[in-house]
Amino acid sequence: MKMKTNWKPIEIEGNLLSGGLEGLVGIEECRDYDLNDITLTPQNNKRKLHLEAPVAKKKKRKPVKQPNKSGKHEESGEILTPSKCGQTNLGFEESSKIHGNTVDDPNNVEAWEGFGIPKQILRALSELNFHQPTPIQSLTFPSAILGRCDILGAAETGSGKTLAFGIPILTGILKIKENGSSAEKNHAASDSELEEEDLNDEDETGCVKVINNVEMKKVQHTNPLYALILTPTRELAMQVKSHLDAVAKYTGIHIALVVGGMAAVKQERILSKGPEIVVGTPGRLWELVQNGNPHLSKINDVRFLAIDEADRMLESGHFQELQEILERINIDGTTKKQRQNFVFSATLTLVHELPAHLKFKKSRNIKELTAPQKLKKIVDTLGVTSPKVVDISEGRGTSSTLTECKISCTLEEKDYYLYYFLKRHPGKTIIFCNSIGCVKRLATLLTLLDCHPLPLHACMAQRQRLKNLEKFKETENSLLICTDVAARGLDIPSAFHVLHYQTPRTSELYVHRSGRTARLNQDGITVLMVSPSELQSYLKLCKTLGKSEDLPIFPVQKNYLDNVKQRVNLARELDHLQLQVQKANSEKRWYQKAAQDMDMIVDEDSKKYDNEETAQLNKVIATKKKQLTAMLNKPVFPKGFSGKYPLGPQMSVHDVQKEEGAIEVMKNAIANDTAGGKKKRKRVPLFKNRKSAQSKENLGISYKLPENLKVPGKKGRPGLKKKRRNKRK
Ligand SMILES: Nc1ncnc2c1ncn2[C@@H]1O[C@H](COP(=O)(O)OP(=O)(O)OP(=O)(O)O)[C@@H](O)[C@H]1O
Repeated sequence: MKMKTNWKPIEIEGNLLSGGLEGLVGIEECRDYDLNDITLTPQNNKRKLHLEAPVAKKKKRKPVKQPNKSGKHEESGEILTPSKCGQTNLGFEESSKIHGNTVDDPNNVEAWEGFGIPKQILRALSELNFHQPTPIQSLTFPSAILGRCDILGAAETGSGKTLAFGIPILTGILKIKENGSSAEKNHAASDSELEEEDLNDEDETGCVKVINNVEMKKVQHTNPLYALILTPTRELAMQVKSHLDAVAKYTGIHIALVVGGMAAVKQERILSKGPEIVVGTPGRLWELVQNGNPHLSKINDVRFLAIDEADRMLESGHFQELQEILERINIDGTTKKQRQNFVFSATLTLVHELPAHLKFKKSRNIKELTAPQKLKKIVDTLGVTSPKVVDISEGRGTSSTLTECKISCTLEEKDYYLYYFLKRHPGKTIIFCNSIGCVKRLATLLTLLDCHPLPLHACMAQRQRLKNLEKFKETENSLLICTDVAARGLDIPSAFHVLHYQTPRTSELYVHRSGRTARLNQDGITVLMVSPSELQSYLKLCKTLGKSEDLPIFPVQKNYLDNVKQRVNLARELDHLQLQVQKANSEKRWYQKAAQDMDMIVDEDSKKYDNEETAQLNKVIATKKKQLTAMLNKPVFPKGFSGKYPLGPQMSVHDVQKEEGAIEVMKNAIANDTAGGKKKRKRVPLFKNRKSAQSKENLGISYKLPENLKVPGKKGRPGLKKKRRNKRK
């Protein structure tokens, strides 16, 4: 009988772990089994205890047959572009057919052949209905799989970068196993032990689990760790694992997840099974390495290293643990040479102009990096030599199917426009904020307005973070309010709208936030809410992203904003009152506790006064809540609301009334502008005499911004001089 059970670690008091049972590292109990459901068999009646496995002795692996000494193809350091390298064979004898890799079910996988992808992977791709590689994949595979080159890859968000490095890694591991050094043969043998243990795990229904330490020793000792994949956030690591699991389905390759915010004991148990690939965030991974985890002690020997969202991961001052990991895996020159590295991001080659105040302080020795210099910095940090650069990001990073626009309004009006958008254009929507405080405030406000928002930020418990993300994915027309913790990498199908409630702090963040929609050539819209105080950041962003014109304005029917304002204002008032009550209650608790601690008696009159005050506030809250509920029960847009927007010459009234979706509304507005309709809105050029910022010397490599492109810096900020003068006076 197979049964899924939920095992939880038990806290052990006293010296049971240190004394008594040698090798015991933990005990887990099963919390959710149904006794009526269990038929006891000798197998599921088994009780297991976690026994510590000894640290595996470091064993030098026998060299595996490689194309050349370093295990990599000679031809590297070249930039691949679509014209230079499509689905070409780089002269290698290998191909899926030569390897005998004809797929059992050739259904729709011909386009994947010729790259040397093994049949087990092709079978999974066929099942996933991935009919052909995406451009970044077909440009990466020849050099990565056939040439075994290190890859620096940049392509727009949602273009399939995960599999662009995932498939070469899985293929590489299968090849190493196939070439079969004796160590790998042992590994294959222990694989069956692993699978057996997996099955046993599922069958366990006892209350305490004992892991056989002899088995564990064997597995840890023999199973190599082939690949390490690092991501900046936990959610992204989970997603990468699940994407790779789907493709590795028939390979027998095991992938483990090592991220913070989850029980380390459980992760150690999974690692004890000797997975070939570990996907994780640098913090927890380094913690386990430092704690002497036996499987992770092999990271020095990994044959594949992938760093997703690499520009963020390698930013100086961030992810100190990543630097430690890199130092550790680069210690041994031979293994470093054998390792194949993958560095990917949508904004890998995005460069910034120095802010005006730094530009003129030459003494500081701060220089503006060009795209090749930025890549070189990454390459040096990683210790990679002559990688292939596959850059099809075109200096933008965002998808060509993304519709970009903005709403200009005051800070005060942002809530009105936000609520208007959500009500007027239902659809799966992500709202990005710059701070946790802003996420919390909006979550409360939109809950009061019955929009059912799901918050996501770094100060939430990991379980709740995952729960909210899962709920957002599964529910139709759901709403996620998050900080930039969700900006990079998350793949949420049918998320159509991205709203930047606050202008993002960097252009990279704008690209990644916006990239949560319009994935894999689907339609999507990104709306930037810009208040006057954010104008400077907005201009900088446009400049870095090579936008010469102002973003088009998202059409809003302003005459219906009154209704919206009434609701939002009432909800704000309620929020304010609720906060007052909360504050009063917590002050009261603090005061009572302090009095108790000091053996003081609180005056009854003051107690009574406090209670009356709170009761009064609660009464007002109840009345306001009723008012708001009554308001929310009526439609926001009154009868006869046509949803009409200015018409273009080719559009009929019928067309406009039909199209309520935000993307269509915006597309029509843009078409209307460019077609020169009656009510043509002017698109303002942002910068004077601006040349195309996207002109590049090499595709995706050099982005030269014109000299005369000036964003108002401190000097140019209107009113600043005046203020200073006044101050001096
Ligand atoms: N060849 C393919 N055919 C169809 N779908 C694919 C293919 N490759 C990847 N996908 C799917 O495309 C989606 C986007 O892929 P992925 O998340 O790897 O994009 P990405 O480029 O890494 O995005 P980001 O820059 O936002 O991290 C995923 O759902 C993935 O499963």
